[in-house]
Amino acid sequence: MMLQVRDLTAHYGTSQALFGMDFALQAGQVATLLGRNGMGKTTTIHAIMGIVKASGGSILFDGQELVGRPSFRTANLGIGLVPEGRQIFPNLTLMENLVATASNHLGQADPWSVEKVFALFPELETRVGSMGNLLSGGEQQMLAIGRALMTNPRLLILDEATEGLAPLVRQKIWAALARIRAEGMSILVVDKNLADLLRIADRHFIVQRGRVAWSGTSLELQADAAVRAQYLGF
Ligand SMILES: Nc1ncnc2c1ncn2[C@@H]1O[C@H](COP(=O)(O)OP(=O)(O)OP(=O)(O)O)[C@@H](O)[C@H]1O
Repeated sequence: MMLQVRDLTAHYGTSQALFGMDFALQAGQVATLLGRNGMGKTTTIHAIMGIVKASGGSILFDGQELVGRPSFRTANLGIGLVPEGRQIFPNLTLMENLVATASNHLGQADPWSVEKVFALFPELETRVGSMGNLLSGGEQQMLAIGRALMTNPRLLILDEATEGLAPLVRQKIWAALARIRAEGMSILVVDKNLADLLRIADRHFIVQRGRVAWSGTSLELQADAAVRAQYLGF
């Protein structure tokens, strides 16, 4: 297993948000965290990235414990985050955003470059000089993905991959993720567009009140209307 989350707990002050999250992601797979708002998906991602401190449990990435590790060291191990809300630097240009955090700590062969990102998202190339805050939502999300890829991760985590984007832009994002997945990237994704996720993902974990209430393949989730109605509301 590339990522193994075991009995993970997390608190905000005295309020508990994660109650023993358990899930695993195999190398080369796409997995989702699903569930209604406030169930703990973002908290789980933040615990993996070391943004939220875990209060218990274990997060193994290629056998290395992430709990207790500062965020930059987790990133250096090869986990790239595309955060909720994109977090594009507003006063930097598109190009500056792209290279600001670029790195290749693992010494990956054929690393990501600006050219490779533009091949994945051609629309970014025409906007290189534009300030981050003047980019459209779709451009910002493509840039956030490009920026994460420029850290040469082995696991890409996307929190709300296509939130607020038009259908055509969403399809471009999914097509790009399918391409990088075909090149061997492992992906953990949170999104609300179940139809798109059923197409792209191998495995789904439904989060309910800070723990995994159901897990299964796309075929199993597609076939189980009761589970979808109970946990996802559709
Ligand atoms: N900074 C915070 N301080 C206090 N409580 C928080 C904080 N962030 C999240 N929570 C609480 O933790 C629980 C899990 O929230 P989380 O954001 O992880 O859920 P989520 O499934 O990602 O939902 P969403 O899709 O709305 O982001 C919720 O009860 C939420 O109110």
